[in-house]
Amino acid sequence: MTAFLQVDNLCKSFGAITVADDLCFAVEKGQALGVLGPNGAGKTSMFNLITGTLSANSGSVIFDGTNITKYSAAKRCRAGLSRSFQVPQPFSGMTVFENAMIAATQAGGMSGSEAEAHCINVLEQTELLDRANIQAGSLTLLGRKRLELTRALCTKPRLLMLDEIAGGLTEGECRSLVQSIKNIHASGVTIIWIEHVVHALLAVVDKLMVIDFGRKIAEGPPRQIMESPEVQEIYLGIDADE
Ligand SMILES: Nc1ncnc2c1ncn2[C@@H]1O[C@H](COP(=O)(O)OP(=O)(O)OP(=O)(O)O)[C@@H](O)[C@H]1O
Repeated sequence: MTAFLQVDNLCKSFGAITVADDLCFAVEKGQALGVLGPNGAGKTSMFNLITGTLSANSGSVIFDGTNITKYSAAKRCRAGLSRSFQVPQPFSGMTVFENAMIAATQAGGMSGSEAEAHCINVLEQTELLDRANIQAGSLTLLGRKRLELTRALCTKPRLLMLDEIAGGLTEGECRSLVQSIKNIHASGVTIIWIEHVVHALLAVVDKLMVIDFGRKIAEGPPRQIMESPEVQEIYLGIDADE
């Protein structure tokens, strides 16, 4: 039986730069997988390959039993895959609610009162309901991160992919965002979360994967992975022989 998300032998290069090197991993339904790796390891490219904004040289992506490798990004989103972007990309001149509605209608395929009710629910969940009518461009960084989360959730994802959503936040802001992500996970959404803020990731995920040069170098229980000498050397810069 295949996993909820099954990535098999994914390969992608940009000339001499390899961003996915025979990448294989699986995510089970309800799991929260954390992804670590140095800058330029290929983490965002991996999201692009899974969500379809980048096409693979070879390999396959199976989601909920369907081979979606040839699907467009829009079709993958309709199938239940959604992601946030490392750099928040709201429609700055529109309100928070309008941003949510665009995600729900254009990407999520909802309309009318169904879309409105869903957006209100999501904005409540992401703690932005009290700012629904302000311009997205006037939000703080935490607000823009919350709006990224909102826009991803408004498409009704079954697999939510978060790309460095905690980056640049203060400790307090990070804690509050982590609580929201925990609540989303507890509501049944499967998560893959790329993050450099390791303590935030460890507060949520039940499995960790480390990639470097597009290749999976470790995968397993978070504490065990963090303690492995290879990961400490490659990710944290600590020499395994020291
Ligand atoms: N479209 C592209 N064309 C050429 N090179 C690219 C392209 N997209 C990404 N790269 C390169 O591929 C490598 C991996 O980039 P990617 O953004 O996937 O890394 P990352 O692990 O997400 O890094 P970070 O942690 O800094 O966000 C980098 O060297 C990047 O410059």
